[in-house]
This record gives sequence, C-alpha cells and structure tokens, in this order.
Amino acid sequence: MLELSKQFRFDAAHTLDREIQAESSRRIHGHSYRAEITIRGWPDPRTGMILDLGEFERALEGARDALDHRFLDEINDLGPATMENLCLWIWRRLKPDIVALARVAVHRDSSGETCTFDGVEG
Ligand SMILES: Nc1nc2c(c(=O)[nH]1)N=C([C@H](O)[C@H](O)COP(=O)(O)OP(=O)(O)OP(=O)(O)O)CN2
Ligand SMILES: [Zn+2]
Repeated sequence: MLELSKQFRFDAAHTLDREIQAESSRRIHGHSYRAEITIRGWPDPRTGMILDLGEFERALEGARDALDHRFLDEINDLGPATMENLCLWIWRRLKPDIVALARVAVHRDSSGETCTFDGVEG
C-alpha cells in the first residue's frame, strides 16, 4: 500500500481547564497548529493516483476554514479544545469525503507536540 499526505496550517485560540498551569490555561490564548492528513491506497492504473491532490486539497478546505482564526471553545462538537479532540474532530469531518483516510496528525511545531489518530477508537 502507498500513503499520500497533505498538510494545512491553522491558528486558533482556546481556553483549557487543567490541573497544572490552571490560571494561564483558563485565559484565552492561541496556538499555531499544523494538521497532516494521510490517505492509504493503490494508484488507479489509468491516472497513476490514489487521489488527485487537487481533490485532496478541496476536501481539506472546509476543515481548515472551520478552524483557522477561530475560538475553538465555540465549536460545539469539539469538546475541550485539546490536540486529541482536534484530531478526532478533523477525522470525523473528513471521513465522509475521503474514504481512503488513514491518519490524522495535529502538530504544534513550536512546542514539539504531535497527536495522531488512525481511526481505531477506544
Ligand atoms: N494532552 C494534552 N495536554 C495539554 C494540551 C493538549 O492539547 N493535550 N494542551 C495544553 C494547552 O493547550 C496549553 O496551552 C499548552 O500548555 P503548555 O504545553 O504547558 O505550554 P505553554 O502554556 O507554555 O504554551 P506554549 O505553547 O509554549 O505557548 C496543555 N496540555
Ligand atoms: Zn493552549
């Protein structure tokens, strides 16, 4: 099998309830995120592609628009705006349009943090 990935970046604000650094985390603050979306499959013999990158990009646009320059706390079906929930949210958003979806990773490069979801729940 082959894997093909595409990325998009988004900047967003949130608050977070946590046990440590509670006060600063509860204040509205922002992060720069990079989402990396991976599909898995075999190229169509005629086109040589698993999925045309143009179509891939179009499928990602809606998710990016819904996250970029947003206050993540206001996204109803996200839950606490953690990297984990962002991964799950992006997966749920893309899966209906991208059948070959294999993995969603959310990175915060400035702090060296990554969360990855491969579609297996629980
Ligand atoms: N398991 C998780 N833990 C935490 C998450 C998360 O998404 N998943 N997120 C946060 C917060 O977003 C927090 O703002 C990050 O805090 P921290 O890593 O402590 O770093 P700073 O507050 O210094 O933020 P900078 O990214 O350096 O600006 C916490 N935990
Ligand atoms: Zn934060």
